[in-house]
Amino acid sequence: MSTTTEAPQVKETTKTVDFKTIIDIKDMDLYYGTYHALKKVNLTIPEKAVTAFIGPSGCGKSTLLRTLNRMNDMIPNTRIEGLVDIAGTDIYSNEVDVETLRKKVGMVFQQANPFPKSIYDNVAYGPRLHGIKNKAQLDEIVEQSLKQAALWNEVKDFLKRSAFSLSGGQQQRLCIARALAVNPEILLMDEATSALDPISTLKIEELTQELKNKYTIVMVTHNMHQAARISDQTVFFLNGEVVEFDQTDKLFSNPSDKRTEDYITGRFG
Ligand SMILES: Nc1ncnc2c1ncn2[C@@H]1O[C@H](COP(=O)(O)OP(=O)(O)OP(=O)(O)O)[C@@H](O)[C@H]1O
Repeated sequence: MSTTTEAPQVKETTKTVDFKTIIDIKDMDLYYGTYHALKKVNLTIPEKAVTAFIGPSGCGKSTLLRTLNRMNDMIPNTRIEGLVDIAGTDIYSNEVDVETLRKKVGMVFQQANPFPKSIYDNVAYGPRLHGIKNKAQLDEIVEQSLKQAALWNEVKDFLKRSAFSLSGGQQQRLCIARALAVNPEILLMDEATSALDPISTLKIEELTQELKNKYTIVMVTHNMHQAARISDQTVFFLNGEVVEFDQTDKLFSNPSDKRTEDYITGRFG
């Protein structure tokens, strides 16, 4: 019995070793004013996989996620030290254009935030901003993005309707389509399902399994069951530090650190 449960874990481990690192964080510290929110973070995130950040409220999950597309630039008095390298580029170097970075590293938030525009115009917004004007080309991008976000069949006959006419779950998939429309490499999801009903949540969870064939997904979740269900790697944070980073199977079944074990067995947090 124990042999059969262990066998797939070994296979998974072998597979993960083959993954190429796309995000490499070295000795990274982040301060909000004098508050030291992230402490000496060292982390490698593999491409074309789902990596989940878990940990108790206030441990720094969202802060770390925001550093990956420099959303923290918008927060006054934030200071960052160390290296955040994405696909070979130090994203905090002076030469980096933040708009180009955010095109490459898209983000989906806890609350779906479609623009007050039609479904079509929400998805076409990014491509238009990046200079695509040709109608046929835009039509193609909108269709492909909505298909990838598993929304096309539900909206294809109503593309000119307001995005606000959609349900919460559909709006969140529209936001995913909007992020995909500019052809990112990485998709950051900050508790993207926590405001959704179970069926919409399941749809987005299934979607992540499709999307990871093409994109790297990094997600913050409060829901450990969700992390266990859909992520390949899990990072456990506590008080601004990475306590443990491992294959999801391993981290949940045989954590190396006592603090991880205490958290996943519900002893705190
Ligand atoms: N803009 C900000 N200014 C000052 N402190 C902040 C700011 N944003 C977050 N913090 C602090 O940094 C710490 C980490 O916050 P963060 O939101 O990253 O945690 P989290 O793990 O994502 O929490 P939650 O699960 O509750 O969303 C917390 O102590 C928080 O109060």
